[in-house]
Amino acid sequence: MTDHRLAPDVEETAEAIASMEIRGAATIAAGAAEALATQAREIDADSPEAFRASMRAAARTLRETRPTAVSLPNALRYVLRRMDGRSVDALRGSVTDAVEEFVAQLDRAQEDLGRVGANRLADGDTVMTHCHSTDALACIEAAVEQGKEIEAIVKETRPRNQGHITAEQLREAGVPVTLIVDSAARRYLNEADHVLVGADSIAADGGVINKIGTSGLAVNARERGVPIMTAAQTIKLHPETLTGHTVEIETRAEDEVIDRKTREGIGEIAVENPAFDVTPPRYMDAIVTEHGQFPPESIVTLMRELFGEGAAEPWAEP
Ligand SMILES: O=P(O)(O)OC[C@H]1O[C@H](OP(=O)(O)O)[C@H](O)[C@@H]1O
Repeated sequence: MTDHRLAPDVEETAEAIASMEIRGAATIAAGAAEALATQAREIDADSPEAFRASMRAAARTLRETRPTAVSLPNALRYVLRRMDGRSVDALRGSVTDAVEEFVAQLDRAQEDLGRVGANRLADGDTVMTHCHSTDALACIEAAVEQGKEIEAIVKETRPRNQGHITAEQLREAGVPVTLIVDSAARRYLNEADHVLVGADSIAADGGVINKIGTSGLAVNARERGVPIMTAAQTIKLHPETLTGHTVEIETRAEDEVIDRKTREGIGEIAVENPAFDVTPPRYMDAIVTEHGQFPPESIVTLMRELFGEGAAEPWAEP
């Protein structure tokens, strides 16, 4: 009998990622990996084939939660590729070991890239941020640890206002914060020494897929002559773009943009809510990873080195 029932925690994690209770590409990757470990620990499989099929079912459910952050499928691939053994116990152990290794790697990568990004920041810099990116914040926190005085201009980032999380976390790190509405970004670029954003996916051509509004900010930064960098650990590299695939841009519920009552007061209108956009490499100065910084156009060399085996979907078979 193949047990495809998902552990309750796996269902809960999938719902939490879909609803953005668990959000941020790195956090989503860690959450999905931990959910696979839970599934491995809790399923009652009566054969190695049943165990493997159940793990693939859990991975499929997790994969369907959000389409844009490639850290999610990269996390699932990392774990399922390391699922190995002739018995259910051996398979179970290989999954929990792989998850432990993966999550430890995420933490190390974020610390390492933070130091690389911090080296691009100077004492006294004012940094403009967009959305909430733990990879980006790792750079500012590392700069503060290096003894640099950093101030932040934080874009609120409609419609979910993840900038409020950034504002709170930077204040807690002792960084003076000025919160602005997104529309004021160009005005406050006059006071910014650096723009720092995160990424949900990095394409082979160096395109940065990140929270909606990133591309407009990058164009304005380029026009104003303000350096802009993306902080993105390599789990954000999108291997499918090596073979020409484009990255799916998630569109989210219209009521994130405008509540139903306000919308009814306006009358019959259309509402669009794309969650991400694509910044072409010409508008980005550097992609900062745990392996160092790269001009966007050369990130493909790192992508081939790390993801040369391609982007199979081990969860696809039933
Ligand atoms: O992995 P870290 O750097 O934390 O976040 C990377 C990106 O993920 C977030 O997306 P969402 O808020 O989950 O839609 C933002 O776009 C952020 O820049």
